[in-house]
Amino acid sequence: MAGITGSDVNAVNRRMASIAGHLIPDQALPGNSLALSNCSSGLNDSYHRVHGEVPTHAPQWKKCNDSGKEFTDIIYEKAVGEGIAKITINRPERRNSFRPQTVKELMRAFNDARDDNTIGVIIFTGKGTQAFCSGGDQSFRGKNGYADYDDFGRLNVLDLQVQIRRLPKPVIAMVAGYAVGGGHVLHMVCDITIAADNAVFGQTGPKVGSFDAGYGASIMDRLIGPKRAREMWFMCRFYKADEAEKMGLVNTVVPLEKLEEETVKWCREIMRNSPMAIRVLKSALNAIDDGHSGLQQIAGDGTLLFYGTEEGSEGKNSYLERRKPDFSRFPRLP
Ligand SMILES: CC(C)(COP(=O)(O)OP(=O)(O)OC[C@H]1O[C@@H](n2cnc3c(N)ncnc32)[C@H](O)[C@@H]1OP(=O)(O)O)[C@@H](O)C(=O)NCCC(=O)NCCSC(=O)c1cc(O)c2ccccc2c1O
Repeated sequence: MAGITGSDVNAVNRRMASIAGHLIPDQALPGNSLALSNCSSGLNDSYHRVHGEVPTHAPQWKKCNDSGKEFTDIIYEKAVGEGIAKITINRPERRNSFRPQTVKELMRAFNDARDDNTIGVIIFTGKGTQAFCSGGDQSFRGKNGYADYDDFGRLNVLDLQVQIRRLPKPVIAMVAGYAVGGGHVLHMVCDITIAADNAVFGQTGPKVGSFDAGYGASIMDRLIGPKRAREMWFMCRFYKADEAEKMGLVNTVVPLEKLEEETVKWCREIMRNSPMAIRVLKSALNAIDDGHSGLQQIAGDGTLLFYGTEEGSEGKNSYLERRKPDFSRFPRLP
């Protein structure tokens, strides 16, 4: 049997991209009025008519605020006409470690990107080239978690992890420099990780008196296997980008100066494909690991699709019209 060469695979990928581009409807969706900052990206419909190679031009980023207020710990942007949002932790002087305020802002931005129906994919990154995120800011750590203005502790990054897992759009971690401690867990809960060649990955918990025994342990076990996961957590070693790629922690490694270009390319490729198919696939890929919550997510997708059918509408209409529902015309499919 003839082997498939790299160029054959590329040709197939190009063909698939071209077919996907053709299938996406030309009509742009309106921006969702729930978006927190009136900062809808809008979808450029001519983009969806593009066939063949994914465009490589730099996106035009538009800054979003927090319902009129500036974010302090993050930067939130949308690429004009592309359906891509970018959320950046903006504490480079602390290696993009997070305090409770950072996590609160991240959650508001992720929520906005979820609710904005012009957005199809979200990039999550850290400001500068030295760190994606170095975990919880240890100077805010108290007896009951990380405390800031309210002066009581919390581990609200756990809510952010869940939010990223449940968000029905792909989240891509774009990692330059350190992704360590709670920052390493954050890249692991993202759907895809694109690493720069200067990226460094590792857990530090047992060194600094902490541990993430939730997603931090279970997803790592899934990604790199039980032996490697034990090594990473028990020894707190750091791993360079190329080792991380071999271990299955990241999808690809690119030169630092190409990091955003490559990440945007991946986003554009995803944006050519069916949003509903991607939504259901993300739920499905998380379902077993997320137990009942995973089932709830994929079951919700089932209900969402059912509401759009005539059969689903017959139930609602009969109730509103105060008559008995007539489901007799709907097939009992094999
Ligand atoms: C990330 C580093 C390896 C970088 O080293 P480098 O030499 O490049 O830089 P510096 O060490 O000089 O750092 C510059 C500057 O930033 C400050 N800084 C960096 N990281 C943090 C941090 N996490 N907290 C506070 N401050 C930080 C550093 O002090 C310097 O400040 P100066 O004033 O001196 O200029 C290296 O910095 C490093 O190892 N950092 C610590 C990494 C770490 O241990 N992170 C915390 C792990 S625990 C955690 O993240 C965590 C959070 C949660 O919310 C959880 C919730 C639930 C369960 C578990 C959780 C959890 O484990």
